[in-house]
Parts: sequence; structure tokens; C-alpha cells
Amino acid sequence: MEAIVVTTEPERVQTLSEIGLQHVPSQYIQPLENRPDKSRRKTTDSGVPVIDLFNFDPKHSDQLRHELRRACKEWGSFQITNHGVPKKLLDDMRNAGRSFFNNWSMEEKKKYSCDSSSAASEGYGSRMLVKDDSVLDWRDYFDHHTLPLSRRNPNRWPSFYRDVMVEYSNHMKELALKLLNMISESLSLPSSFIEDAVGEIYQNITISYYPPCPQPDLTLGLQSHSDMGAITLLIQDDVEGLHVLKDGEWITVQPITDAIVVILADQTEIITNGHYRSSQHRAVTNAQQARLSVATFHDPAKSRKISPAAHLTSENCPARYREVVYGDYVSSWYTKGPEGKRNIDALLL
Ligand SMILES: O=C(O)CCC(=O)C(=O)O
Ligand SMILES: [Fe+2]
Repeated sequence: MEAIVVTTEPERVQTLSEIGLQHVPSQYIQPLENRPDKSRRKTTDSGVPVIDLFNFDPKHSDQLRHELRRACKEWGSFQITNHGVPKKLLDDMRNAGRSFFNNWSMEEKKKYSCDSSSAASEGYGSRMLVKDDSVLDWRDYFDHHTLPLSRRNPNRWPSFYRDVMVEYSNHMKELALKLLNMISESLSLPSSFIEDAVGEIYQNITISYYPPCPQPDLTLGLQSHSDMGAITLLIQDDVEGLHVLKDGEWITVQPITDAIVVILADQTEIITNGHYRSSQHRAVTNAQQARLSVATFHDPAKSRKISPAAHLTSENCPARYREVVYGDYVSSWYTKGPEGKRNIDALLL
């Protein structure tokens, strides 16, 4: 007998927030061990590294490779300044997201709804995973398929920000490739090594909107995970909420208006044979203010095979990860859920 699948449109978190609930619905309550526990959160110590890129001036490249090496080894995430992306473009992108989430009616927004029954579908949604027994994130988002051009269809995006999105996509791709090249060099690999291993870049841009939450201590804006692809470039507004895990402690990534947060993702960990680790991160909520971030993901094609660089393996340092077809990795992430870094751990030899 064929199963009957009821696909009711899921509730948007913004609606729950705006009707003024005192208590969040039970599906949003995290198990005790995942709740943001303030006593375990360091805020005073040195935060994630902030690296000045000096607009890629070759005068600074030795120093830069050194700083990148440290940040990638010890953190897997860092902030960059003087990255060459116009500050106005960062603001335009944030303002585009704010206008959509704050100024559009729910009816207008829902015209752009993603297909909630399939993973990673483009558009406006709330639920990230396909499985429906997982705790829900206190987040709404709008995902855009931006690259390669064959999967870009700006008609699926609100017309008022199409030009901004295209310009932002171009700048982020260029920056991501420059960073991957420097990251390769920082491991004494040929400069294009990671870029070549990843192949054609698949880029998605996700605007995340975290409405105020009446019970921030019980919920997460986005559960703990590492990103699946190669490298993520993220901008946030001035509301704190992004945490990265470092030596068992959750560290707040302090908002810096003109900086871009770089997050190494799982395929970079595999390619570098674990010399560089992907960063485990999460977003928390707060009761007062909505928070907005824009994450740009750079991933391999689904058919791409990813494996550790031969240069980084030897008799003393054998390959630590099994080769994986990227599309299989993505399917397992969406069906099992990220649960921290469980997916990449499953590839460990
Ligand atoms: O909103 C944030 O700061 C984090 C977003 C994120 O980690 C993601 O979309 O993968
Ligand atoms: Fe992420």
C-alpha cells in the first residue's frame, strides 16, 4: 500500500514569535544536553581570530599564511577584515534580508516558499531536515541557488534584491577561491590544490532570520553542526548569536560590522586529511531582538569524489578519511541530521 504523505506547510517561526507566545511549542525545546548553558559559555577570553587580509597585498603574504595556518588548525573559523568586498554591498545584502523578513506580509513571503518535503530546496522556509522527529530550530530562512549559472533562476527571488544577490554571489565566489588558494599554500600545497579538488563551485546563499524567542534558554536558533561543503563565508548583523565550539567550550563570534566570518567545512577537513578541521557551530536566540545572518556556502558538485590529498598522507600519517561521493555525504547529512560532526566522523578510518 502506498503511504499517504500529508504535506502541510510548516509554521514559520516569525509567526510564533509575533503572536506573543509565553512558552515555545514543545517541538522547539532542546534536550537538556543541547541547551545553551550560560555557565559553560566563555565570553571574556580571546574570541575567534580576526585576520587583516590587507586587501591581499603580497607584502603581507608570509604573515598571512602564518596567521591562516594557526586559525585553520586551532579554530576552523575566523573573521577577516580588509577582504576587498565593498562594505556597501555587505550592508545592501543585510538590508535586503531585513526588508524581506520585516516589511513583507506573511502572505507575500509565502509566495516564495521552498518545497518543505525535499532537502535543500530553494526559497523561504523553516525546517532544514527531512526527518520530522527532530527538534526544530528557532529560525526562518531564504535559500538561493546562485552558482553554477545553470541552477540560478532569479525569478525565484524577490525582484527588489536580484541585482544585489548577483553582485554578492560574484564577490563571495572570488573571495572564497582566494582564501582556498591561500589555505592550500599555508599547507605547502600548490595554490590551486583545494580549488582543483573541489572542482566546479556550487554556491548557495542562505539568509537566516532568528525572531525574538520567549524562552532562549530552552531553544537553539540553529542546532550544532559543521557545514557540509568546502568553505562558508558569513556576515551577521550587530546581534550576538553565532557560537563556535573550541576545546569543548562555546565561544561567541563577536559581531564586527565590516568583517566576514570564514567557516571551514567538512570537505576541506577531508582534503587536508584533518590538518585543518571543519568548525562546529550553532546559533542561539534571545528574547529581545531578531537576528539576521547571510551564509554563502561553496560546495563541490554532487558527483564529485573527495578524498585526502596524497601530499598530506604518508606512511607515518596515513589517510584518515574514506573517499566519499559528495552527493552521498549530503544525503546522509539531511536524513540523519548533523548532530555536531557525526557525519564526517563516520568517514574516519
Ligand atoms: O546564523 C548564523 O550565524 C549561522 C548560520 C549557519 O551556520 C548556517 O546557515 O549553516
Ligand atoms: Fe553553518
